[in-house]
Amino acid sequence: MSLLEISVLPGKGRCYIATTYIPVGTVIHVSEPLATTVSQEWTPETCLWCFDFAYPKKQKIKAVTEQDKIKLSNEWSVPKKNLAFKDMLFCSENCKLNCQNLLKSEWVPMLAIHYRLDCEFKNTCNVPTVKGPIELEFSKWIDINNDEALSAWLNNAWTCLTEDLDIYREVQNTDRSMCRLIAACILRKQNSKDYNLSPFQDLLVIQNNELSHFKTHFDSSLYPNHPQQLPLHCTKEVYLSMMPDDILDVMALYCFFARTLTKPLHKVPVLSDISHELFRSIFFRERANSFGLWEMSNDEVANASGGVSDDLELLGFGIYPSAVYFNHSCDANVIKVRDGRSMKFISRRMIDEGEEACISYGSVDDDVHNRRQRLLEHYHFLCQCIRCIQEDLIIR
Ligand SMILES: C[S@@+](CC[C@H](N)C(=O)[O-])C[C@H]1O[C@@H](n2cnc3c(N)ncnc32)[C@H](O)[C@@H]1O
Repeated sequence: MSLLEISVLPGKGRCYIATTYIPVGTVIHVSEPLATTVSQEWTPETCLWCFDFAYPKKQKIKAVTEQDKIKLSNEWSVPKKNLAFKDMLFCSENCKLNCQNLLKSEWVPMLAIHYRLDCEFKNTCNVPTVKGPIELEFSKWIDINNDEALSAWLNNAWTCLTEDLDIYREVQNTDRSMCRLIAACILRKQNSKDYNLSPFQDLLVIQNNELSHFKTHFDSSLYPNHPQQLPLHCTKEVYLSMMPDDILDVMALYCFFARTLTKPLHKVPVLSDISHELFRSIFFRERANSFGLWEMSNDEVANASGGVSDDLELLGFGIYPSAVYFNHSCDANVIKVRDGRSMKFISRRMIDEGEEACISYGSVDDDVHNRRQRLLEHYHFLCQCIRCIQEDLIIR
């Protein structure tokens, strides 16, 4: 019997509730990732499969053997010396085999994605965009709190602004890791008929944070007579002028992603069907829903705080569909501990039948005001955990 069931709580959405009394120290859930990515800065030191960390050494097992290189070089018409795959390393042959077994027919397309991203990363440039209100009369406006209207507006804006894939911004190392994660999800979608485990559909049940993301970054003072409103029929120039920088960065990332993975490059396979709708549906689910994969510590104290402390490195991140129902609490009754690429959730005190099982989304050492502020900025929600509600009542 599962120790948890999905329920819904007012003000918090879906959540995990204990189906029975759970003693302290119980492993209440183990989650496997739909896709993971290694942080670019830790690529030679981190195992692509189990996230073993070998700093200051490199991981030893290469993703492609000399024989594989000869084959790929012939198939892709790329000189063998260019097929280094320096960032794709494993700690053991076993991890490499596990990775290939999971990916099956996605393994070679995944190599192509890494190769393409590495080639294009060297060629990126930075073009600023113009911002500010446009002196035009608009006849119709929509309310940004009308989710349906805002969704349609954003969809039109994305189509209009990204149709030529010509928004350019500086692409960072973190963007490269994100591109690999999104591409891995798209490959899963394309090949999902091959899998019984973690099909792409699981990703779509995760809360999509696109609208809350837009609302957080939108400058509602741009048209003072129409606060919290957007003009309905926009030109490219208008969309561009009012799009928050943070969203333009995502659009630029999409343009980079689509250009890089679809353009002709010798005979290197392309990633097909990359619409902005699909990219966004993954990007804005990953935001605030993926889990960081941190360096493991043997230190018991670090484990008690969820395996995270200041001197440990963020080695990568992953999407864990079955774990996204854990809401946040500033007094969490569950900790998460990484076990290779799996996430284990362990009760840190006893949990009553019917009680919500919550983890902590980061540090909870601050006062209620600062804690809530941090969660609003990073996760776009006002924390409604019992501790915040009680502390907020005291200071009022
Ligand atoms: C990882 S999801 C958790 C599952 C989510 N409730 C759902 O329905 O999909 C994180 C989201 O849950 C909600 N949430 C989580 N913890 C919360 C809390 N303490 N107070 C209010 N909302 C919370 C927020 O909307 C947040 O963006």
